[in-house]
Amino acid sequence: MDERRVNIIAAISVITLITVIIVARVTLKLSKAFFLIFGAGVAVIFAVFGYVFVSISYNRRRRLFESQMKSEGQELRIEYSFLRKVAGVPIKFRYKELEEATDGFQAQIGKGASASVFKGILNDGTSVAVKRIDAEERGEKEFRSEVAAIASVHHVNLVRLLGYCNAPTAPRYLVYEYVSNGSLDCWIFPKRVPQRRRGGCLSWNLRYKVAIDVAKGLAYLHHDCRSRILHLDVKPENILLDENFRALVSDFGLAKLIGKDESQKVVSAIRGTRGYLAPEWLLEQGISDKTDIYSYGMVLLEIVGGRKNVCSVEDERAKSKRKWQYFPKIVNEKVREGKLMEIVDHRLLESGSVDERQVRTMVYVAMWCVQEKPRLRPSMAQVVDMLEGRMRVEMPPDTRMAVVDFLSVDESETDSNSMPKFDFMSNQRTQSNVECSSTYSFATTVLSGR
Ligand SMILES: Nc1ncnc2c1ncn2[C@@H]1O[C@H](COP(=O)(O)OP(=O)(O)OP(=O)(O)O)[C@@H](O)[C@H]1O
Repeated sequence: MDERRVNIIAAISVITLITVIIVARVTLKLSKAFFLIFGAGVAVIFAVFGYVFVSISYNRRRRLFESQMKSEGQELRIEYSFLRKVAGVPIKFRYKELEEATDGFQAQIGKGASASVFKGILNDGTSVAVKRIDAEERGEKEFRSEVAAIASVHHVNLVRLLGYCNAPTAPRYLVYEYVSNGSLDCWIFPKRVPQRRRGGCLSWNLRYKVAIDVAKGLAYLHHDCRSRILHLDVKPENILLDENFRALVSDFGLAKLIGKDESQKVVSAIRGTRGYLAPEWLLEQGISDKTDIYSYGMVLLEIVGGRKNVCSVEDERAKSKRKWQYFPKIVNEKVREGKLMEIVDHRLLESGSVDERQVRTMVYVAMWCVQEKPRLRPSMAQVVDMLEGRMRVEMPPDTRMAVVDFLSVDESETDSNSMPKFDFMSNQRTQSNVECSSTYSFATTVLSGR
């Protein structure tokens, strides 16, 4: 019972007893009965006082103990979140905190196939990107793999996960450091949407730096982490640029952790983005770090050309028709002809600040990375060495590109944002794969080197 109530009840009881004694004195005079009532009344008054005294001192001690516990708990909580912050361990946010930070999820800064991203500011002033996992069927799996993969990694070229929120009643959220210049696609591909907020034409120097940054981020994932981490969705949309145009690899939704000694291929369902998928993955021959290297090579080609690798162009023979063009194949031809500058983004050539030697290095590295036979591709550490000039880059061998060719016969859109993501298990071959079964068997032969 609370202290105020005890005091009121005690006071009422005492007043009642005193009144009873006074009434008894008046009506019973100094009779035996009066003395009996008087004695009992005084005893009860003492008992009430005793009870009040004990309960007050008990309540005081309890309050003191509670306030001590509270302040110790608060101190512990502060220390705990400080230690987590220092150690870079992601914090668990409450849904309310994220709602406040994003002002009710008002400012959407990005949208991918499985998530929407909102800008927010935390209580301590940190700018964050709050990623809401929308795809329910893939949400849990992506959420877990993203947290597991990125929680343990710290590198200047990997986006930092600050925390997460997985309240049972709300969607799942991931909280990242905010990267102010958006994704690389907005800076290398010509603007399709004029009102797009961020973006422009990235200079050659910065493109070369971005290529090195991404290679360093991936090299760290492949070589320097406790378990090898495969990103498996390397593409311009997943490369973010900070205020100094330093590149950060993001979106670990498809990432896979494999043992360090698992140098051999691992079997995994195909789930990357069309146009960046390595042939061995498409042919269900398993994945390895070389799968990321292939996607990275594809990104390098897009950085050099300022265009998508797969796109539809006007057919010169029938103007009303459009045909599919596969940029890596064009690059392969230009490499053989020694006409590398012809594949460089025209906007860069117009500004005249392109280093021809660097173009050769970047294109050669890219063509090594997109070799169909995974064993011919360099490691990510070698890519860094080649781009930074510590390792000589030989002319890449001719490549038939037999597997990727059949991607371009698909009649769907080729904008990678609208490009559907593959998500089928190994025994569920898609229509286009079935149609291309002859290409399939030919490609399998090419890959296995028979
Ligand atoms: N930390 C960040 N800072 C700024 N913008 C971000 C950040 N993270 C994501 N974005 C923006 O949101 C977009 C979508 O994010 P993300 O690629 O992580 O979503 P997704 O649904 O996982 O995409 P995907 O289609 O690859 O599955 C990015 O292309 C980028 O423009």
